[in-house]
Amino acid sequence: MTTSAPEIHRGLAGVVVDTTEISTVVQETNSLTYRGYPVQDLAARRSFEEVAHLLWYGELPDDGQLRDFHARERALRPLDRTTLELLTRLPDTCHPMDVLRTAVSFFGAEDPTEDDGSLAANRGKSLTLLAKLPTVVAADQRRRRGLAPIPPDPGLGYAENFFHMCFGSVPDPEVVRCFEISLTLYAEHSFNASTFTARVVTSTLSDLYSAVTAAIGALKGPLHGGANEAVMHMLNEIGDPQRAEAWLDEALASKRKIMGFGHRVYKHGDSRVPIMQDALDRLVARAADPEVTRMATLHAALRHAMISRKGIHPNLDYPAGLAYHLMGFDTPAFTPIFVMSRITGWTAHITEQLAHNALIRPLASYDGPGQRAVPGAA
Ligand SMILES: CC(=O)SCCNC(=O)CCNC(=O)[C@H](O)C(C)(C)COP(=O)(O)OP(=O)(O)OC[C@H]1O[C@@H](n2cnc3c(N)ncnc32)[C@H](O)[C@@H]1OP(=O)(O)O
Ligand SMILES: O=C([O-])CC(=O)C(=O)O
Repeated sequence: MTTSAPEIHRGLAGVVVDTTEISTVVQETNSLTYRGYPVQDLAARRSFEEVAHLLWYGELPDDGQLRDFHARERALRPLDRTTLELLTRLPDTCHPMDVLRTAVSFFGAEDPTEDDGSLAANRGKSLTLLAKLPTVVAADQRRRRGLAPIPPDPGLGYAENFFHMCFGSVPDPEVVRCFEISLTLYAEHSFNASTFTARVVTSTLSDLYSAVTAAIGALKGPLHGGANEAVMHMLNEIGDPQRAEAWLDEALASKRKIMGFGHRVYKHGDSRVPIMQDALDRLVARAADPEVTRMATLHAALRHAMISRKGIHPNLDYPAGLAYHLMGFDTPAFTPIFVMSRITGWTAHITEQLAHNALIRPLASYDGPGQRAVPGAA
């Protein structure tokens, strides 16, 4: 009797591992919905705070709920002195994602209720992280520029306050709007690698901070969230729009992955890209600056070349990377900004995993050496 070899799904490609009520990506129709609402409508009509509420509680907030959400989030933004000191002790040679990962781990170590996995406790922790992560990201970017941190302003919304803490001023509403759109688009994307990481950690009944710390590690990689930074490095490497095609041909010939292109789920283009590209185009038009126009021309030239050579379309990281650059953020802060948004999706999934938990533990097909004797063993 022969036993058939198990079917292997490397990278879990195509494997459906559980159900979720939070979002769905339908590649055939190129659509993405959060709790049933199309993401493009949420990006056009709702604030990021409303989207966070929707992801966590399943419904958009009414006026009273939104007021309460704002009040609680704004009150939680400041960092205590111990955290600020910890941040300044980290070497500025480390990546800002390391700083964020360390900060979340530290928040967990400091929280006496770290191991309380009740829904109420986890909702409180999720809001705390949402509120404090931008303060960490902004303080870290300023430290690397040799500047003191700017405390949060409770009179400002989430997106505006982040600009204030980074630069000491809030840009015009068009720029803030573009940033807020990126936060909404980045907030949630079903069982992507970092969210799945958070769910794996949660499935062992570990705590929320541990799950988020692990998710930050997964997001950092250039095949996932780290791609938004890699896009900027790549554009800088190419430099001249005239070089885009030749650079691409050489890169493809040497089997390089072109950053910001391709997607495990979408094979005909990422549903979020048209919305983000529109917002980016508005930023470019508003700047009316030859250097910005050059970058935008290069960005478009590489996109056209990649689609015509390989039929591979950009993912959200492609327009978001350049947009963050034009907003004035330092390139290493791009993936941390992604975290400030995705914390909503991660924590919604942690809550969902706990509500219907099953330990995540797949099988492997062994193809190592057959059983053999340890030298010297009887
Ligand atoms: C927010 C996000 O996380 S979105 C993703 C961000 N990541 C990136 O932009 C990194 C660049 N992209 C990639 O590496 C990939 O497209 C991934 C990892 C995102 C998805 O990859 P997978 O679903 O595993 O597809 P896979 O890597 O097997 O690609 C299938 C084929 O397309 C090619 N391909 C896919 N993406 C790219 C790319 N960006 N550059 C060059 N070739 C690519 C692969 O080389 C492969 O070709 P082959 O069949 O001839 O070997
Ligand atoms: O879904 C994925 O695999 C990656 C992605 O686009 C995201 O996490 O936003």
